[in-house]
Amino acid sequence: MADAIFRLDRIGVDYPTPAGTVTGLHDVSIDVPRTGITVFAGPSGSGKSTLLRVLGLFERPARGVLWFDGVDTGALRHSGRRALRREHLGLVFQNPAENLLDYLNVGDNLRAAAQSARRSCAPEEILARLGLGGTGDWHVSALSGGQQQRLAFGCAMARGSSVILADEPTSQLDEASADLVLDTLRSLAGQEFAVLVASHDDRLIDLGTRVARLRDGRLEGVEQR
Ligand SMILES: Nc1ncnc2c1ncn2[C@@H]1O[C@H](COP(=O)(O)OP(=O)(O)OP(=O)(O)O)[C@@H](O)[C@H]1O
Repeated sequence: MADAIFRLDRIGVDYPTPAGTVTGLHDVSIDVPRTGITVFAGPSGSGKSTLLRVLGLFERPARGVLWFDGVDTGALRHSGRRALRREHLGLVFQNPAENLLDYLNVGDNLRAAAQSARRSCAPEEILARLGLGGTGDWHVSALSGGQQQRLAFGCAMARGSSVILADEPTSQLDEASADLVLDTLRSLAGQEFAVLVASHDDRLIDLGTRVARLRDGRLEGVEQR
C-alpha cells in the first residue's frame, strides 16, 4: 500500500508465563492506511489488544519490523518511541475513567491533552465537532459514559494525533452510550486521522473501512470496504 501510516512485517510477540511462553502474535503482516477506520476484529484472546499495544509503541515485538510513517520503530531508543507516541498517537481505552482526568473540567481535559503534546487547542471548537458544545466548564462526571468516550477522542484530537488507537471503546457502555461512540467514529472516518480500533462489537466492525480478522494471534484475512 503506497500510503500506509503503519507497515507491519511478520510481527511476533511472546509472553513468558510460569507455564511456558505464550505467543500473543504470530507473523502478523499488514499495512494500515493513513485515513479511515481500521478495525482489528476477533474473539477473546485472538491478539487484538496485543496488536494495539505494539502499534501504540508500548510493546516491543520479539520478531518482525514495525514502520511508522517510514520510520523503523525497532531502531528507536525509548526516548524516540516516547516522542513519536507523544506527537502522533492518541489512545482511547475501554474504560472512560481511564481516559480522562477527573479533577479537571471538560475544557481543561482538552487543554491538558494538548499541553502534553506541547500544543495549544481551541476546546470549544473540538467540543462542537463532537456534539459536546457548551460543556467546557462541566465536571467530567456530569457527562454520560458515551460522552466521556467522545471527550477521550477529543483529547486525541487536541493532542494533534494523526493516529487514534481505541481498544474496545464501546465494551463498557450501555447501548445509548455506545451509539454516541459509534457516531463519533462515523464522523472521524472522513477526517484526517487513521482510526485503529480493536473490537468484537459487530456494529463497530461494520463501520470499518478496513477490517483485519485475528484468530489465535494470527491474521486470518483483511477486508477492504
Ligand atoms: N501480559 C500477558 N501475559 C501473558 N499472556 C498474555 C498477556 N497479554 C496477553 N496474553 C496472551 O496473548 C494472547 C492474546 O491476548 P490479547 O489480550 O491480545 O487478546 P484480545 O483479542 O485482545 O482478547 P480480549 O478481547 O479478551 O481482550 C492470549 O493468549 C493472551 O492470554
